[in-house]
Amino acid sequence: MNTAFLKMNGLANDFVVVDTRAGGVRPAPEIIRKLADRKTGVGFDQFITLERSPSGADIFMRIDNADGGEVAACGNATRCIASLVMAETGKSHASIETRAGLLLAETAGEAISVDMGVPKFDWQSIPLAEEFHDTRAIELQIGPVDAPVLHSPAVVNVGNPHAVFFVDDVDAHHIERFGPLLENHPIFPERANITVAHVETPNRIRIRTWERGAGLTRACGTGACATLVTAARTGRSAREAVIAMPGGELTIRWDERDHIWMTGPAETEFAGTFDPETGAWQRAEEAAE
Ligand SMILES: N[C@@H](CCC[C@H](N)C(=O)O)C(=O)O
Repeated sequence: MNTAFLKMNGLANDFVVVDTRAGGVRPAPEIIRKLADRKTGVGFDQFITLERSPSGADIFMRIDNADGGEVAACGNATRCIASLVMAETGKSHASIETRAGLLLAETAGEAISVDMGVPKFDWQSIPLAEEFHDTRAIELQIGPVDAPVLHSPAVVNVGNPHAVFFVDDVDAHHIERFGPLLENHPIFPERANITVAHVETPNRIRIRTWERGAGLTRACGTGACATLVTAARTGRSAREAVIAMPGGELTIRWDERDHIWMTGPAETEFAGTFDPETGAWQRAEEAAE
């Protein structure tokens, strides 16, 4: 039997969303990969499965990358799912359980704010393969030894592992070329999301992110959170800044309780169905704005 899905996006970082509470099925990884294909499938960065929350939150959100691998966190998808839950309950807040913990969301005018939790900076939590006391700049470089193209990233776990390289011009770096090498570098035993960031002013940072398991995406919510906390921690930015990405902007704030707040939009594109055995899919009607 076919499974119904919604196509959604947060700043053009896009998702297929399936609700198992309504009988939807999370397919096998090879079908997720097939559906993710932008030429022959629906085309998306992450596959989101909604389940009943075992702990009594409004919903449990499961996240699979386009490569079919399950991960714990996705900032842009969290806002999308919060918007669905709020539409369902008629409330202006939502609780979303994930493998990275319970996330609380609320409306912020037309946008949605999510408390993304507390960043972890210790090397075991990121995780790194070897001990680093100072994770504000770890010994890692790419390119010639005496003239590295990129070096000394700040690393952090914001529900998922991130390395942030601070540079002078984010467009001058071939992230599509070095992204795969860094994502799979042995220093990251669970692989990592890779961001290049340019601090334009203390309140505005431009970034591009190569996502683990999804490649270059138009925006990465957790990448934006990782950038703000590492920039603030190293004295490069204030604790609140606009993070500009190819797909649009998020406002990220690191509050006095050590929690990271992410504020931005969520959008529904269209509805469709797919066969979880074969990956054959079709579009239903354009979703109403
Ligand atoms: N697009 C996401 C992050 C999705 C997961 C990531 N690729 C990982 O493997 O950790 C976001 O908006 O945060």
